[in-house]
Amino acid sequence: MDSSVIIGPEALPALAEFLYRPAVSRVFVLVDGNTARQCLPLLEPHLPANYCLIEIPAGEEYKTLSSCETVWSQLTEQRADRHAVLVNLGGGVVTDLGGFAAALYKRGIRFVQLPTTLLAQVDASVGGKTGVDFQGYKNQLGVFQAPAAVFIEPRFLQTLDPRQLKSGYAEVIKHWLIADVNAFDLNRRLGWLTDDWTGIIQESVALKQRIVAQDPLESGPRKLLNFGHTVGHAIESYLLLQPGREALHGEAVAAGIVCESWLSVQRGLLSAEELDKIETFVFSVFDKLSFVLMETAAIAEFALQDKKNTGATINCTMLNGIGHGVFDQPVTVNEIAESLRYYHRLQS
Ligand SMILES: NC(=O)c1ccc[n+]([C@@H]2O[C@H](COP(=O)([O-])OP(=O)(O)OC[C@H]3O[C@@H](n4cnc5c(N)ncnc54)[C@H](O)[C@@H]3O)[C@@H](O)[C@H]2O)c1
Ligand SMILES: O=C(O)C(=O)C[C@@H](O)[C@H](O)[C@H](O)COP(=O)(O)O
Ligand SMILES: [Zn+2]
Repeated sequence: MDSSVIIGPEALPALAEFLYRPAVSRVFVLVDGNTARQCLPLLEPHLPANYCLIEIPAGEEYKTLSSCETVWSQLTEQRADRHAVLVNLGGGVVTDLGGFAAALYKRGIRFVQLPTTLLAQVDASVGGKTGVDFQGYKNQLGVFQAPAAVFIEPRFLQTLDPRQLKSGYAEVIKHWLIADVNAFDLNRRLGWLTDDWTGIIQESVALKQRIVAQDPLESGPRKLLNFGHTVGHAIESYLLLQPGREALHGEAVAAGIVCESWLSVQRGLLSAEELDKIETFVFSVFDKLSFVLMETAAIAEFALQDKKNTGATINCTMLNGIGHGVFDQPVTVNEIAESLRYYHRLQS
């Protein structure tokens, strides 16, 4: 799952070099409605003149098989062969969906990730998890498939909405919590806004790559990267089904981080003082998500579809102290509901 990752001003020239090789028959660029307008102009000078644009609507609700059909139809109509390359220009929805669509077209064409959100630059574009949502469950259909390369240009972040920037920051906090206590401590003191996103991206990518290299297919330590997601995905999936109440992925993960840290305290793995530090940092960035107590049982049920489960056992990733993730900690649906009730009671 190890692909080369190029970060910084050299990323787009390096992409051009990759695309102009004779081994590439045709270049397809996948965008959503926003990245077509706000990101394509920066990329276009680096693309061959005969590239073909494929557009899907923006947003998690379009991370579906139906959007994949749009990609597959265009590739088919344009007679894309196995030497074509799909360039995924967008956030995590475009990079996940584009990677999945490329992996299935003619049993696999190469794709490159060109992430344009903080979330996709620090997390989604790296590590080879691709997929789409299905029947209300997050990433229910997907494959592990490494991109040919990842090209990260932090200048894309200049047009990103602050709410989206914060969403990506949740995955950065997650990385520190599972593997880097010093960075967690330093950054909670500095505060979340920075003028050095490049540094943050480089550190997060390196940390994620180290974990993925040990366990690309998530049979063990890669589950650390799923910290905050057993509860986070349950919240995100539940709210996605309720138009007008949707939470961004990172917002749901931030809530999941608080809930799963609380579960870690219940297991005796994390101290109350550490939980307090985590909550203070998380709520300095994120507002509390809103749900009522009566909904907690229904939200918790979604964890029964978590991909880390073995049979009916929900295996959660927890913290054995800040900076030390620990995976495969069994929890019940009731305990997850209890953690949501704890979150609900918190004053932010
Ligand atoms: N594969 C993985 O390892 C992995 C990791 C984390 C998250 N994810 C997935 O990533 C998805 C979330 O990704 P996301 O937060 O990037 O969401 P997203 O792709 O929906 O992008 C967020 C919004 O920002 C817009 N946008 C993108 N780049 C922009 C830019 N530069 N300027 C202005 N607008 C821009 C998009 O059009 C969209 O409206 C979720 O589906 C999640 O499951 C995958
Ligand atoms: O790369 C990983 O591994 C992760 O778990 C990163 C997560 O941030 C990401 O949201 C991932 O898509 C979750 O995967 P899933 O297997 O829980 O669907
Ligand atoms: Zn995530």
